Amino acid sequence: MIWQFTKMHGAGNDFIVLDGVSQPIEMTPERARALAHRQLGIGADQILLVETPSHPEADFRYRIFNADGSEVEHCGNGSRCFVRFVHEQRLSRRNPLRAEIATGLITLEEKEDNSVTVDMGVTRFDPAALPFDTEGLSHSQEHEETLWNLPLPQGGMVTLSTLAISNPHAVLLVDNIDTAPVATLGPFIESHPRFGNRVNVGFMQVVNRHHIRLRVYERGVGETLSCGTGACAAVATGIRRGLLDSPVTVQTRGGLLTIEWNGTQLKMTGPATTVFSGQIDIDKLVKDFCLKDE
Ligand SMILES: N[C@H](CCC[C@H](N)C(=O)O)C(=O)O
Repeated sequence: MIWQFTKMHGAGNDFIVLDGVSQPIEMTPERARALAHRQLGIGADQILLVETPSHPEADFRYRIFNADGSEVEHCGNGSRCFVRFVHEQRLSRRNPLRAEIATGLITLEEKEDNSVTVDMGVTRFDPAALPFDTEGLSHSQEHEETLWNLPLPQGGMVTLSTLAISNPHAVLLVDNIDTAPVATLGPFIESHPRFGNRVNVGFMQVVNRHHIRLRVYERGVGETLSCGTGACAAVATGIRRGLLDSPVTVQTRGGLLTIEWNGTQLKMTGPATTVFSGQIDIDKLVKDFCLKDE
C-alpha cells in the first residue's frame, strides 16, 4: 500500500506526518518503527497521524507514535506541525483548530508571523498522573514543588520533580546543560521501574527568571534537539519552584520556544517547518525492515 507523507520539524524535533483522513492509514508499532528508522526508513523522532475525531467538539484527532513504536499522549512540537500540515494540505481552513488527544482537547493557532501557539491542555502534578512510585523516596518541598530524591546505582542520588503534560515528565535542575550527564542519567531515569509508563527526562539550566536552556532525553526516542512538552514541563516546574516567571524563553538545541503559564493555562509558541513530501510503500518498507539483524 502506498502512503503519502510529509516530513516536518518543530525546532529540530522531526516528524513524519500522515493524513489518515484522506487515505486509509492503520498504524502499528512495527510500521512506526520502520518509518522512523534513520537508515532503513524515512527517519524521525515521532510519527504524527491526523484522523477524523470521535470528540464532538474536535476538528481532528491527533495521534503520536515514538520512534520505538509506542503510542503516546501528547507531542508539543508535533502539535504545531499538525496544524501547519492540516492547513497546507487543505484538510481545513479553520484557525484556531481544536484537536483531540488522549487526555482531551488542545487548541492550535497559526499566527500572522508564521509561528504557532498551542493551548497545551491539562497539566497535573500528582505522582499518580504519571505514574510514579514514590514509596520510600525521601523528598523536600521548594515553594509549591515537591522534589524527589532518586538513589543512583553508584551511590548518591538525583533530585527531580515530576508532572504530566498529558505525557509524563521528570525535570532535573543542572548548572550547565552542556556538561549534564544526559547520555547516562537520561536512559537510567527514562526506564526506571518507579515510572510505570517510563518518562521523558528534562535537564534544565536557569539563565534568568525569563530564560532557560533545556536538553531532553525523550521516552521512546533518546535525546532530541527539542521537546515541546518537555519545555512546558520545565517551565511549570521552574515557576512552581520559585525560579522562573512567565513568560519564559526556552532555548533548545533545535531552536527557541516561548512558554506562558498562569498556574492553570499552559501555552507554547514556536516554529513549524515543512521539509519535503513523498510517498512510501509501507508493506515493502516493513518487509525489508524485518530482514535486518537486530
Ligand atoms: N517522547 C514523548 C512524545 C513526544 C514529545 C515531544 N517530541 C514533544 O515535542 O512534546 C513521550 O514519549 O511522551
